[in-house]
Amino acid sequence: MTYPTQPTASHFINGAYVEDDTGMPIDVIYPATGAVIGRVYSATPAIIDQALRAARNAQAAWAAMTGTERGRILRRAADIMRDRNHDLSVLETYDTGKPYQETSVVDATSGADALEYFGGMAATLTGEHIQLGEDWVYTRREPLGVCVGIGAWNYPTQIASWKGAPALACGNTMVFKPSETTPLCALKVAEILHEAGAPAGVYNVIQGLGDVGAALVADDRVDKVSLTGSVPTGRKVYAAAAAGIKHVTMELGGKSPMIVFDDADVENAVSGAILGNFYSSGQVCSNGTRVFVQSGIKEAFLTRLAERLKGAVIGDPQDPATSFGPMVSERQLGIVEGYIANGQEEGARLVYGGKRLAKDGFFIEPTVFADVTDDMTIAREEIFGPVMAVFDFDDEDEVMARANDTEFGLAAGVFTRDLARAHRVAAGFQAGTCYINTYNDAPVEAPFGGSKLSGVGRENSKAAIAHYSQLKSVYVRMGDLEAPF
Ligand SMILES: NC(=O)C1=CN([C@@H]2O[C@H](COP(=O)(O)OP(=O)(O)OC[C@H]3O[C@@H](n4cnc5c(N)ncnc54)[C@H](O)[C@@H]3O)[C@@H](O)[C@H]2O)C=CC1
Repeated sequence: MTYPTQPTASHFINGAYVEDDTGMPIDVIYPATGAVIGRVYSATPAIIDQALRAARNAQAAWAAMTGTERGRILRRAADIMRDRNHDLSVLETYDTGKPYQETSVVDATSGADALEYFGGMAATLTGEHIQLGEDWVYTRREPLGVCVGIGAWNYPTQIASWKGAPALACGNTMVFKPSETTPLCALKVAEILHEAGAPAGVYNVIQGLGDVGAALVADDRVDKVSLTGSVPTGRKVYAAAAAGIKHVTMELGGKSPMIVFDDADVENAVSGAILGNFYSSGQVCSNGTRVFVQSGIKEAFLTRLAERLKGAVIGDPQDPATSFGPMVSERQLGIVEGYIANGQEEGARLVYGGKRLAKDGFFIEPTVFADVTDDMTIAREEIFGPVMAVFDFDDEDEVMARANDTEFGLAAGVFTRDLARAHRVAAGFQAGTCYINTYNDAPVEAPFGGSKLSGVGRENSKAAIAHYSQLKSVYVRMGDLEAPF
């Protein structure tokens, strides 16, 4: 491993780094240069077994600790994560190519928020008392057992923490498999949790591609699977989990609408469109990639957007001045280039960007298409890159029907100064996470997740507890028990 902050081995199992170089090698590529900066090895069946055994063996004792004790460990981990924010952010930037300007304020920060929030909540998890005349029922909130987390490559530290924190708070243990494209940062989450006092086996990380994920999902020792990934992968994982009647959380893709009404503040709407399309070079699941702009504000919006985009600083993502980095991989870059070519072929008007940069690494310009129509491929499919599609519209009913005319339902946003309309539009959106005069905020206190094909379950907030625990009802009879014979 080249960089000092990198983990020392491929897997973290039972409280320690573990290497098994008989697994398939996975090169770690720095997206800003294309250079190989490290190598991990895919988990062999023996490693998968070791991780699941460790998680299974550790679970009962972890669940037997009080919520206060478990929570203290999570909150300590949050503190360590914040103390090491710089190093973790540098590593996240190597892993993903996202600019340090972003990683230093979003990734480990958001991971620490989740650890702190669910750490604080661990001691408050209780059942309830239900009086039935003399008799009564009480409920116990119990863990599910062993949870598997499977991550996408856009937010490695955040995803590992958003899944791990509520799982552990509820008394589950976890085996987490990061995306093969970004294998490094989840190992740091495991390392920090154990340094903070998590007993061996409570949080394990193993590497691998889809086959390793599939082996974890199919294993009888696993009680719950939480996936962040694409819809096609979600379908496979959901189906495999169904075979074992396992609990699932699915955080999948999107093609979210953002509606800008004539009366919106242009500057704020442009900010929303930039945050909702170009942050993390557009590799954000909840991005508002279908921007519907009412005719009266269209020219002002496009002019200001083009001016603001000229201010993007594209380059070395480790330089704190850089505000726009490369795509995560050559493959993802190729996918984005394909969609841009497709947009031009289908008649959308390219108003900004569109070209790969003539430099090492996987850089492509922030790209804007105008005059996009609802049937174009770039209007229907998730691109997962910095490609904004701008549509025209005239009235509210029309735009609501068009905004909801998608198989996805992850997020949606509206920009307007008319408060009644803002809330009416938010209520009408078929999406799990909606924004009024802002876009892409994801605080740990608020539920996050999708409807329709974008997923099931919610991450973050009190709502996540329901997805990482189960209720047991205990009926208590106070008197004699009668029976028919
Ligand atoms: N809703 C949300 O919270 C988020 C959703 N995403 C979505 O993730 C996608 C991009 O991430 P990718 O890594 O390309 O997604 P992907 O679906 O290709 O892979 C996701 C993960 O699933 C694993 N996997 C693949 N096949 C599997 C199988 N058969 N069984 C078990 N695991 C398997 C992969 O190794 C990876 O770790 C986009 O569609 C994006 O919208 C990304 C971030 C957040």
